[in-house]
Amino acid sequence: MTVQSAFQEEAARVENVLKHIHEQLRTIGPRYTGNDFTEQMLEIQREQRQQRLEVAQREPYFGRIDFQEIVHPAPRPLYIGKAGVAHEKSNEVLVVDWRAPVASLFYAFSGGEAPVTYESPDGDVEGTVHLKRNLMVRDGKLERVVDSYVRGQEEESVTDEFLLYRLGESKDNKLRDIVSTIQQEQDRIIRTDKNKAVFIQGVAGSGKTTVALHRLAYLLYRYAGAIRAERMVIFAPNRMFLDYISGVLPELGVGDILQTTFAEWALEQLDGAVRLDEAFDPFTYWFEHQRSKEEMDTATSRVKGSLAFKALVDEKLTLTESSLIPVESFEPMAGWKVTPAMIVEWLSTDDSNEPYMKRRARLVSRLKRWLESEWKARRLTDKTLKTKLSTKLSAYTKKIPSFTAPQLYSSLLGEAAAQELLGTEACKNTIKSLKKKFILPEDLAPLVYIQLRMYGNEQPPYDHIVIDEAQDYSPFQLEALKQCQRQPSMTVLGDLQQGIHGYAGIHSWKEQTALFPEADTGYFELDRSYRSTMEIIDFANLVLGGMGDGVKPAVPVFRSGEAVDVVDAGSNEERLAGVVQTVKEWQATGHYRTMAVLGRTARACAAIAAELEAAGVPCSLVESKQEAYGGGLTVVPAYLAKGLEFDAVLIADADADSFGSNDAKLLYVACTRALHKLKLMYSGKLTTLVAEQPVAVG
Ligand SMILES: Nc1ncnc2c1ncn2[C@@H]1O[C@H](COP(=O)(O)OP(=O)(O)OP(=O)(O)O)[C@@H](O)[C@H]1O
Repeated sequence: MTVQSAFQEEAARVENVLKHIHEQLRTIGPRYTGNDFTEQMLEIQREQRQQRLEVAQREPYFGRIDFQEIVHPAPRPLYIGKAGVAHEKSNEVLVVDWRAPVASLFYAFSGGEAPVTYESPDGDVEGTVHLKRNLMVRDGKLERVVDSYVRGQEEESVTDEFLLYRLGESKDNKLRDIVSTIQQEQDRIIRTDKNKAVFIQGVAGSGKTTVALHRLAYLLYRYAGAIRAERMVIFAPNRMFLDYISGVLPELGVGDILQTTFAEWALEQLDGAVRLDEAFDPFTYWFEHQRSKEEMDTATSRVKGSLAFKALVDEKLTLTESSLIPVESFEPMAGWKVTPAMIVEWLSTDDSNEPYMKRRARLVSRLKRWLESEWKARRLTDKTLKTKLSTKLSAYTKKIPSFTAPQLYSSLLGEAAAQELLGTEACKNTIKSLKKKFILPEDLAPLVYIQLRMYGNEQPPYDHIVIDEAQDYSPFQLEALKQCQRQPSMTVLGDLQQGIHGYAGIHSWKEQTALFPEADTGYFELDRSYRSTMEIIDFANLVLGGMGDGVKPAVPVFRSGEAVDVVDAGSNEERLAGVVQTVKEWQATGHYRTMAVLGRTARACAAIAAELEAAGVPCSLVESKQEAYGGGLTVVPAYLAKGLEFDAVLIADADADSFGSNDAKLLYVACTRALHKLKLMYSGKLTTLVAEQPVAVG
């Protein structure tokens, strides 16, 4: 078949499938707004179907794979799309949902005539692939057909022309879905079983965030009925990042998933008992000045997040739990007696896994009921005596310890063991703040852990938890989150090379994977970087200078662009003028939809933004509490740009004072935000992280 006739055949099919989709949308029926429960349930299903059809209407499918099952005489074409569509009358499958088992062939197939298999609910299905084709449909019209494999034709390896085309596009202010170009190594992660804690170490731009979001969509499809979107949660570093990723799930037909930050979530669990101390901003403390590695490694925040500190908290909790059974009997009147042995007996019918405060509340009620039944049995009517007995009971139950999470935490910090681990001064300061109900971010994990262990969780357990930028999470934070699940079902993703919050996060994934049984843990590495050109990735790898952390350097996909520019801008004033000039030049090309000027500190960024504004170049200056990311031209401190990406990036202060020898990870983060264009400017001395590189410095 010629390329042209293949195109015509596919264009006709797109038209035909779209006709079916339009027809189904037309006949979907009117909205139900009544009170009948069954009708309401049907309405939810109708609404979901409508959403799926609307997605399919924009782009019915993007791929075709011709697969011949071993038991079939001929190959059968399968069209893969974001949402499955069946013929309204015959039920014939017109489009296969990308998450269906058979669709895994499309992603996993990498060429060759050898038999391939996919896992169906009834077991492995074997067969051969005859064609793998990418199709691009826009506004209902077929625009592009690219065959990456045709059986019998000699070019064996699947050249991903389609992927390169997609990566070459410029980006706007939202992360996008990648269903049409999911890569084999990403697909494997997406389709991993639900009941695992899946850890992903992925280099910058390897698609970790994107893969995690696709995995949620997959799990909801694969385990429909068993898991629910309302019982899933995504943890991201900040609100702006959540805004940036907010487009992906709706595009995949997924809604209602809680998206939050660890701090927001933990404060909610603590139900207003404490607030974050606004007077201390960790970003200002750690990033506005040069801080040594040693300072970060020994920071109190790191110790508070450690398993050694958790062990102290656990000891304290165990001790508290053991004091549920009083040592003395309760004998309000001669001959009326509850002994500790009776209490042990009462408690033995309780679930011992129930949180302490729930068991305590039940015991107190039981004692009250016992007293009432005693005075009923003895026909006691004297009100004064009754009050006296109740007062005695109150005095007795007061001896059964009762704490709020901040009280227990404060009591622990007053003890010698905690002071030895954290230092007396740090403990005293935290106790002092707790009195005013103020805490630091580092106190959230211990507090919320104590709260969940002592009081339990009012919410149903989460079906799945996603943690993005998990290299910045302490083991204690993960332990706190584990309290909210019956069995581990998590996707934990990050990059040790981007671990710029060394004062809080981990140094090795073992610190986190060790918290889960080996059989329930999956560990994956993603080495290929899809975001940036080869030139940018090669440059960024050199910035890291083989730092390692046990992580392999990023491997770029074969997408070549412009060389990275490193420019000595002269004086400080000339440098600021150079920033304005560069931005204007980039804007004039019309190539870039999103651009960013990155600076080392918030102060440096404010100066750059002022210079741009004064020159009549509007920009948005990002601050740490930013809620939304608007695209266009952004000025942002490098540490806040983590997770984001821009068509073109200008690092405006690449001098040795701004980026010292300890800042390799920070500069790496900054460089890897760029998709197509990267430029570094400096005045004075160039940072040694770049100066020692074998690259041309302009
Ligand atoms: N298979 C793919 N096909 C097309 N684009 C992809 C693919 N995988 C990743 N990308 C693109 O690469 C970019 C980086 O993806 P993403 O932000 O998910 O990576 P990340 O690993 O979380 O990055 P970082 O750690 O640097 O924040 C995005 O623009 C994403 O759309």
